[in-house]
Amino acid sequence: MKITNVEVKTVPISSPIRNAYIDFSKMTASAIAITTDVIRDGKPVVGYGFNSNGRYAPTSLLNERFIPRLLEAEAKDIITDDGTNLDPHKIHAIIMSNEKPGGHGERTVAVGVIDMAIWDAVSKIEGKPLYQLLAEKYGNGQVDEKVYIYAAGGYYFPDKGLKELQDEMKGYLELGYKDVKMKVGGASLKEDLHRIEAVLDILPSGSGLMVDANGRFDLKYAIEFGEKIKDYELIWYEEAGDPLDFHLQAELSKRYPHAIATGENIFSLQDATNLIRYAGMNPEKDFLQFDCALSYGLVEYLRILEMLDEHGWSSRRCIPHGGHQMSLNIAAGLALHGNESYPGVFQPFGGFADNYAVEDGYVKLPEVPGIGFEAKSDLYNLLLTIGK
Ligand SMILES: O=C([O-])CC(=O)C(=O)O
Ligand SMILES: [Mg+2]
Repeated sequence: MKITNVEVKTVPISSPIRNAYIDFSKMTASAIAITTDVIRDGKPVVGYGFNSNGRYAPTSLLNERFIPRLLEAEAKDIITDDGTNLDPHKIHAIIMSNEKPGGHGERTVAVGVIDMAIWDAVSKIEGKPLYQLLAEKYGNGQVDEKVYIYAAGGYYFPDKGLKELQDEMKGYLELGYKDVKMKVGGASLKEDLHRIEAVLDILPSGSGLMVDANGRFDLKYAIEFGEKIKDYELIWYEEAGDPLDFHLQAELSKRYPHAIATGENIFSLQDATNLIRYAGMNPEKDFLQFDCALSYGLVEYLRILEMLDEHGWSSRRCIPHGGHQMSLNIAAGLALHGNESYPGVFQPFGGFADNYAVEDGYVKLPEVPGIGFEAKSDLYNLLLTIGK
């Protein structure tokens, strides 16, 4: 078997929203289609992939380095030993050839785009949903029938007041979400505390709130903010400081008594290992948000899960950033805690299969081969335009 064609294009995922660090008005993603010569249902199998929000489209890196390496590889170097399928691990090694360690930069995003499309193709060739394949091959054989998801929103938005923020959160509850997340760090301390209280005021008992500072705070402010919010008993306090400031994280962990979450801007196994070693994260209560679609893909994510296991962390402490179907499959197949969801933003890449409503904070996955893009019509329609 072989890869017969690869097409990539840059598409907008812009939204007029702002977190504490960036606005998303010019955000883009790369979308890729990798065609094979394997025929299923009378048509060649095509694997699709894209990058997660927060980093811009790495299309030029894909075109200049990673796609040429894939297309120039000898067939035996990218397929399984029995020749029946693509091998994501071999492909990872091929496309990462002649790349020095460390630094990482935006190449982690480019590799994540290819990796997603390869896993989509691999599971389509096997004729199974990706979550099923993952549970059988890398997990304990058991699929989680439904996955915990929470609604991530509460962005800063021009002219958005407390009432609009409350209405937004009420809307998520009406959609079936139980827990909600909001941005902090993009306003004064006083204003953020009012915003948090406004949301807590409308949450029914049994629902919880997370706050996300997107890395905005220095150590002093991170601790002060933690002090102010600790009595709210939030589900977690996310990315207080710079994602690579492990000292800040460790100092905050000593003082903030509840759960902390971080990891969406940790892009490699080595950085994840350093986080676990040096940032004072607690495997009993904290959450890890590595997003494979930004960080060298699922091949790297599997290595991260192995590293976590060696350090006494359960996969159940992982709840990936990004709100996409790839991580939803990983959550269902590899026993993660759950997945993020962004109702209404980052469309059409955010969100899950059509006709699968959120119920009491959980969502089910469709029984279609691959990642399930074909079951999300707005996304699938966009993916069909790649190369056109
Ligand atoms: O606003 C963003 O960059 C997204 C984010 O942090 C999240 O989903 O946790
Ligand atoms: Mg975040």
